[in-house]
Amino acid sequence: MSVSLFIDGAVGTTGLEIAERLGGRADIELITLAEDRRKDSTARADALRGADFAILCLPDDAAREAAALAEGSAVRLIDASSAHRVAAGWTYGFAEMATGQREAIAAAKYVSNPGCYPTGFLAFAAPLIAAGLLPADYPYVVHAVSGYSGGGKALIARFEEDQGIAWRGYGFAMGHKHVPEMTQHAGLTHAPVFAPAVIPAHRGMAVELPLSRAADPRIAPADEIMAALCAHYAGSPLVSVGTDAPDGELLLRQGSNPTDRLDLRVFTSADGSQLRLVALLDNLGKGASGACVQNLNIMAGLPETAGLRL
Ligand SMILES: NC(=O)C1=CN([C@@H]2O[C@H](COP(=O)(O)OP(=O)(O)OC[C@H]3O[C@@H](n4cnc5c(N)ncnc54)[C@H](OP(=O)(O)O)[C@@H]3O)[C@@H](O)[C@H]2O)C=CC1
Ligand SMILES: CC(=O)N[C@@H](CCC(=O)OP(=O)(O)O)C(=O)O
Repeated sequence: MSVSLFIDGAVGTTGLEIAERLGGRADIELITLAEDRRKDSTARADALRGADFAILCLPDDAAREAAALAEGSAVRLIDASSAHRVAAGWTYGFAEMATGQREAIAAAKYVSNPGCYPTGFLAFAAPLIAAGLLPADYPYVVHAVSGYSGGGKALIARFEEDQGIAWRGYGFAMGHKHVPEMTQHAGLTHAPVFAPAVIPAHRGMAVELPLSRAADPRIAPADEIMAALCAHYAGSPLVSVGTDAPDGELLLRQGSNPTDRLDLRVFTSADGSQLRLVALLDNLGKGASGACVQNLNIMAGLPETAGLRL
């Protein structure tokens, strides 16, 4: 028995990676639109409304339009964009984030995939704040670097045309679209200060949360944080927790293979007064397409990691 799936935005960066992960699966029947009809609202509405599932790999406005086109039909949606991540009626598609989240996704009609940067931040902040090991009102700062495929076709073209860019800082108006979901799903009192940047690698991402126990003793010691994270992610096929940095460094490599893993690392100073929590992931993997496929598997009652790159 198979389920039918329409990918709206199938020839974009995330859409293509989803199709790659689904290739050859007998349990998924892909509905496709010809090149000259893929932006036609009538064709998209028919495809959306006729499918069991649809994954929206679109800019935010087009994702909102797709959700409206699907309204009243039986199709269950997974939205890769940031249009619905804090919207009422949508379930946040990060199965490992909190107890009960996987079950909520399995039962949901509308699932919003997390942003790539929030996946790294929330992997630490959500369970640790829920457990009382980090305070909700700490002035969190989130540093992050992303491969340029995180910006879709437009940023890929820019970095491929201008090979001289070594670092691109952005988000200096502090209004990055990922801040609301980080704030809401971690249960923060104050929005975090978010400092993203892009590096000249196609894919890959590091998200870092620096913490000062000297400034706020409510932050739990590193061994308690490690124990809590190990317990929270025990048995997860996608998330690892550790304290290792081979040769004292963590590397993102040019030309690395796609992965749907999320690797969490906890570091502390010798006196225990400072911590650095670092998440490593593939922006197109657990940060986007891999997470979409994981959510589809959960919603359709299929093996959760089918098609994923472990
Ligand atoms: N890239 C990443 O790492 C991540 C992306 N996302 C999100 O996923 C979504 C898709 O991103 P991404 O794949 O990178 O973006 P791309 O720009 O690579 O692809 C978007 C696709 O949507 C198509 N499109 C645009 N408007 C419409 C429309 N009205 N109807 C049908 N198709 C349309 C585009 O067409 P055309 O080819 O003609 O331009 C393009 O193929 C975005 O919301 C993004 O923020 C989320 C997490 C990570
Ligand atoms: C490098 C880069 O430009 N990244 C994108 C985010 C990619 C992503 O996660 O997309 P969503 O916003 O849909 O979550 C950005 O910062 O806007």
